[in-house]
Amino acid sequence: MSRTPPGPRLPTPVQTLLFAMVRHRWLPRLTRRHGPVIHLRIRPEGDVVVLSDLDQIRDVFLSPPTVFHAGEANEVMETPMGEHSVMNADEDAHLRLRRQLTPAFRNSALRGYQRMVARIAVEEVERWPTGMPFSAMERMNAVTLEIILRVMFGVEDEHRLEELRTRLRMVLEIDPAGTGPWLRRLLQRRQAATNRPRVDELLYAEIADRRRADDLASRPDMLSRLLAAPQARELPSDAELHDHLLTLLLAGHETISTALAWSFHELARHPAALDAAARSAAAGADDYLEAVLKEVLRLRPAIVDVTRKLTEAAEVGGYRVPAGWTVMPSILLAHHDPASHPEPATFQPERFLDGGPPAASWVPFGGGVRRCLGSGFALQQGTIVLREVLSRFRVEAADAAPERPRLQHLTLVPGKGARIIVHRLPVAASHAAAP
Ligand code: HEM
Repeated sequence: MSRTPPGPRLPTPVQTLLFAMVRHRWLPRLTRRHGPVIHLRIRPEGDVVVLSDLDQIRDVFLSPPTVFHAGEANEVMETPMGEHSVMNADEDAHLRLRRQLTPAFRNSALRGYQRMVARIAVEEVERWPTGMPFSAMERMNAVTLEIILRVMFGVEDEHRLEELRTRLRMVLEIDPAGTGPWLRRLLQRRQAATNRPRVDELLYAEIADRRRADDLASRPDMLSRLLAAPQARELPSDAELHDHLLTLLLAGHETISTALAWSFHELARHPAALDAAARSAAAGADDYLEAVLKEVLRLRPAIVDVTRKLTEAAEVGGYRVPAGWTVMPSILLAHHDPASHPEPATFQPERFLDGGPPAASWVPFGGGVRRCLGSGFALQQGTIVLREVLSRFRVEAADAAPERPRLQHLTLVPGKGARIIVHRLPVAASHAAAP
């Protein structure tokens, strides 16, 4: 067995820069040249083995979490999410924190959030300007932040929620991977650091109030779900609960807003798909809308790769990889494999109708014991927002040329913010899908 996978011979700082700024363009080129397993040297990770083959990626997802540490590999997220974040934990601690979070993501809990999500989506899209260009990314950021805030806290102290909303925007606009221009990064970090203590205070105040409530079982919000029905279940401490809230706010906001922005970008450029989606929205049928989201998450995965740090040497992709190295399944590369997804560069929601491609070939939410906890909520929320927009508006592209993807944090965002123009549909169509 060969010891080290092939890879570029560039100096570490150059590899680090290429990886941070343009890995969505650089890695496909490296794969064509070196094959499906590539060795990189980048900071702060060190030696990294990037995988693009779906079988090898599945093997990593199913490998023992005692050897493949995701929490250790996610260390960079510790400052924003907190030391008790499920993202930063491994092994027993990870399973314990994940168990604490599960009640907020059961199907019964998701059903409880539906109405709230639809109401917020309607309030937001009813304010959209018609007949003039705007950034779908900006609007989607606003709507998904509002959704996660309201779904998390329910309708509580409006005054506190308003302050939390304003300050959280400053705290959430951080760049843990450090990929933005340095001045913006510096300003964002200062803004985040200044606002963080007050955000912490507000979150602890909300937690204290909620612990005193005696009607948790009947409340549909996430925080109540995390605290309700404790039979045989260990409840999170205040510090754990605080970090759970920050983790969910961070993990559950930009990812889905990016997927929605790309959805509008693609639909505006594919008239047949737009017609099918609009018909689906008007009929209140979700299949096609969900297929749009799934295809967008395939074509432009919101998180382009995931990481695992090896606690001991392991066989990965046919190589003996030493302890301390990072293994990085590339979701982006795997989703562009023509063997699993013919014509991978084209937008075809139909792939996901009638059963769609094998589940193992679609991994936007990662896998194994670390698979995204919010995947069901993300798809539900995305489908509702698409339905509320497309049952009210005809969407068109503001610019003729498709937007190039740009890396922002771990997310591949539309280069110009997915600029669209919307035109209001006749009333009959718009009422068909009202909540
Ligand atoms: C389109 C939207 C989303 C995408 C593409 C996405 C993707 C991902 C990915 C790739 C991971 C890492 C999985 C791994 O390492 O194997 C992850 C983890 C996670 N996500 Fe999501 N996510 C989305 C939305 C959400 C939402 C809405 C929430 C919650 C409100 C959420 C909560 C989490 C949590 C808590 C984890 C950590 C799981 C663990 O470490 O055990 N995500 N997500």
